[in-house]
Amino acid sequence: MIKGGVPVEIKRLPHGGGLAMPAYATDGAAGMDVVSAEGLSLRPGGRHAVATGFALAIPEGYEIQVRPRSGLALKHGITVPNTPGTIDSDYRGELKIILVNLGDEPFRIERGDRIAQLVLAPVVQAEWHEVAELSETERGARGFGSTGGHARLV
Ligand SMILES: O=c1ccn([C@H]2C[C@H](O)[C@@H](COP(=O)(O)OP(=O)(O)OP(=O)(O)O)O2)c(=O)[nH]1
Ligand SMILES: [Mg+2]
Repeated sequence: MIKGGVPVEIKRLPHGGGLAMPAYATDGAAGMDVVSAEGLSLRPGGRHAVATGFALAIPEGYEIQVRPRSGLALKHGITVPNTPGTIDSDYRGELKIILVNLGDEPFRIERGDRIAQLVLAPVVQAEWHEVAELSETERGARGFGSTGGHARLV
């Protein structure tokens, strides 16, 4: 992990007053925990774009990925249906966390609860070079289990 930190602009929105900024819970954490700016109940099967109270300006060449928290997923079935969510560097709207309740019970989220984590990651954009024939490889077009599926390797 690169230490020192890439500067990312963050703007607190009016309804974000008093909320904790996304933060790394430990020195070696890959993700910053992000909190909810709203209180709500998610019924089983329900989903919601949860407000965070913050907007970001991610530097060009980076993205932020929105990932679920494993504790919420394991204990309550609360996860991010679009994981990893993509926050583009040119997005200036409010950061929202889409949550879905895959559990059997309604789940209550309070303002200030840590609901997901944000991972800053470098992005490389592609530039297509259209060709008539692709370079040859031993694999060729074989895939989808062609090397033996889930056969044991012991
Ligand atoms: O979990 C998410 C996913 C996206 N976004 C915001 C930031 C992102 O830059 C923008 C667009 O996201 P995405 O490209 O995933 O959605 P889309 O359905 O392709 O919408 P668009 O046509 O606006 O790109 O929405 C969030 O706030 N939270
Ligand atoms: Mg998009």
